Amino acid sequence: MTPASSALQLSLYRDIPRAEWARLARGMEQPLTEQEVVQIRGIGDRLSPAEVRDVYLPISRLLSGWARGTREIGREVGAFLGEDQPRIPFVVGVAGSVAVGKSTVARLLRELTSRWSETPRVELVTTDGFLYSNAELERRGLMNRKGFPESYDRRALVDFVTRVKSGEAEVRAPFYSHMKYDIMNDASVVVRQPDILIIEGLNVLQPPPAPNDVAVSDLFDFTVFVDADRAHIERWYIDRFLQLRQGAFSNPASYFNVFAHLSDAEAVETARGIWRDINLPNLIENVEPTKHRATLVLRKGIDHSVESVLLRKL
Ligand SMILES: Nc1ncnc2c1ncn2[C@@H]1O[C@H](COP(=O)(O)OP(=O)(O)O)[C@@H](O)[C@H]1O
Ligand SMILES: CC(C)(COP(=O)(O)O)[C@@H](O)C(=O)NCCC(=O)O
Repeated sequence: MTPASSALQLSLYRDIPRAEWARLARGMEQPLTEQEVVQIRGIGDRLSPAEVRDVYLPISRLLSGWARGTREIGREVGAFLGEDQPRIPFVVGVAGSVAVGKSTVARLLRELTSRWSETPRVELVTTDGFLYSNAELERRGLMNRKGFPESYDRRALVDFVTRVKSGEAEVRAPFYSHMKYDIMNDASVVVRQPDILIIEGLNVLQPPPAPNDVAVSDLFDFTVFVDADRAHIERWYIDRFLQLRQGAFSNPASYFNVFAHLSDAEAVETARGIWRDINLPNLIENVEPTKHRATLVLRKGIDHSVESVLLRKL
């Protein structure tokens, strides 16, 4: 992107500094107990109750109100057509790099938006379930491209969200196990007409690959991009890798068990290699270029705290 076009795209947003955004939380009741915040944290998370109140609580309020407004438009259209409108889930996409904190943001938004009376039923699906199986990735020569757009069954994902948005009572998504590093044939995630469906994944903001094609981003009602400096994200990726080495990797059933016995220096080198060869190129080529398509951009500082919120002008 040229600096000129990026400046142009930025002017599509209100840039709201954290302090100003946090003021919106005044008078809102903090809906999560400290215990609940602890449960939502990812591995090694230092997410504080203050961060939840100042940053994520106002976002959840906005999302819940946006979902109600969208439902009202649906009712309006129904009245215009003289038809009963089925209740259609409001679909939210959460995008960003590997290790930027998407899962934590998505889990927080699920918990917080479900506390508002307009949207009690909130479900969460991650797009890793739509990765091709390892056998299929091997066949396509894509084992080292996991997370790149071509490693996903894009049509299956679009089909899944289309069925949810067409009001089907029950829709199933495949399940990916991080422990097995593969799709599980005997497991799935079921979505039953929630008020809000959150779909979290690296590539959810990708445009359609061809002009006559549909992308999953065409089906979203609201999108969030979690953003931070590349150097910070690399740090977080390596730190998480080191923590997983002491935890999940030490399980003999884990695909990553081979990494459990590495020395600290070897583990850092391994994580840095995966970052450099897979996740950083994917961030640069595919993920970052979709940032300007989001409704809301969360800009994180080195300690994960959100420094500013960019909200698209309507
Ligand atoms: N708000 C936050 N505050 C502190 N640490 C965080 C926060 N969000 C994520 N992290 C940490 O950053 C790392 C990546 O987070 P995660 O949600 O797993 O990322 P992703 O889903 O984008 O790969 C984890 O180690 C997690 O504990
Ligand atoms: C499973 C992922 C592709 C993320 O998938 P997403 O839910 O974002 O679609 C990613 O976490 C991953 O495993 N990448 C492969 C490189 C690595 O091990 O870091």
